[in-house]
Amino acid sequence: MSAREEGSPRLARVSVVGTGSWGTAATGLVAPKAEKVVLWGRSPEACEAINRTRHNPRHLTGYELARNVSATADLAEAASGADALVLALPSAYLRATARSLAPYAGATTPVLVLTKGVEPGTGDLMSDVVAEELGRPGRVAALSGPNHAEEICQGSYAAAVVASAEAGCATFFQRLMGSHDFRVYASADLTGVEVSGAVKNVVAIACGVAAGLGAGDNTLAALMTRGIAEMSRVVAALGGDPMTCMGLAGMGDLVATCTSRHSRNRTFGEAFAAGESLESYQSRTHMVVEGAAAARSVYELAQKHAIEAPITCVVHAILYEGLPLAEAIESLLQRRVREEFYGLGTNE
Ligand SMILES: NC(=O)C1=CN([C@@H]2O[C@H](COP(=O)(O)OP(=O)(O)OC[C@H]3O[C@@H](n4cnc5c(N)ncnc54)[C@H](OP(=O)(O)O)[C@@H]3O)[C@@H](O)[C@H]2O)C=CC1
Ligand SMILES: O=C(CO)COP(=O)(O)O
Repeated sequence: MSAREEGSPRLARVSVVGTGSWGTAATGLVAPKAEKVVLWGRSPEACEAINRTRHNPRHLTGYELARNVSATADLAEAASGADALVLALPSAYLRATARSLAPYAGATTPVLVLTKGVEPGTGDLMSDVVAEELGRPGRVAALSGPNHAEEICQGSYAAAVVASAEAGCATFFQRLMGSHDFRVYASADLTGVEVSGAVKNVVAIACGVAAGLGAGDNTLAALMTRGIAEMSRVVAALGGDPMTCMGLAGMGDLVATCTSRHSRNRTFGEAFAAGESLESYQSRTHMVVEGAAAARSVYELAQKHAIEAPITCVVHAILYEGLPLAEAIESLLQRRVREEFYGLGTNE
């Protein structure tokens, strides 16, 4: 254990909920800080295989789980007695799983949300969803940043930000998740951190589509930069701090996701440009494209709060309204050219 890790809490039992890529990689971050890590997955067969082989049979199959990690498909067994809960589920399953978890989660147990998204229909942030289901919003934090699971489990240096309405909760998870190799910064701007994580996935789909259609680096850089401007408007309209968009959850994750070969959002965009549907991509890869869900929820927020969100509107239109790609591009190019940072309260 490094000097940085020595000051960290050593907990008896931490539960990681979700055996997808991020839940699997997150066990490696938590394992040095806990006597026992219990990983919950929906599939009893996958959990049995994890316990027998110490490898997840579906996600990051080459990654060897730490010796103190065990898996179970029983939520009661996973959550009971946990000193901390780490939720790494796709946004579509977060509320239902948190609801099922509620009877077993301790009333004051700190909860960290790794899910990136905004709930369609309610517009709730992922931390709101969890707080509604488990209670005590102050013990809920969200971690976000440029953190492709494939690289995290290789120990590649990375950084993230953890945000909570209560500073003590952010600090608790900063120390639980952070290490010499994984630098975790703290923030009080839960809205900014979570909204940034949702919007960047939508922009990554746009970049993937553009790349799939042959766009060059200039085009992709323009999309990313206008994506941050759009992200900032959404964050500001929802009461967050636009400066957060310049940080790890904003620019950091936007760049990683829009450019990485590991990104499902970016590669889905490329596949979509080549004619593949969302359903086909997700069932072929067994992975979630959160930007497709976020295109709905961020679009709804933009309508509700009258936020200009042209990239989100175009991604929504090509995914759900059948807008041809050529028309989508044209609709972005024909927009009025304005002040660079309009909509942020300084130069409307
Ligand atoms: N992957 C990454 O690098 C990162 C992901 N995230 C975020 O983490 C969250 C989880 O994504 P990730 O770990 O990548 O997931 P993956 O895309 O790797 O896997 C999808 C997960 O969804 C589960 N699942 C599918 N259908 C259901 C269902 N009906 N009920 C419950 N679970 C279901 C799958 O279970 P099964 O394994 O049994 O098929 C699997 O665990 C997302 O919000 C993502 O944006 C954040 C940072 C990094
Ligand atoms: O959020 C992520 C990396 O930080 C993962 O992005 P993708 O879901 O696009 O793979």
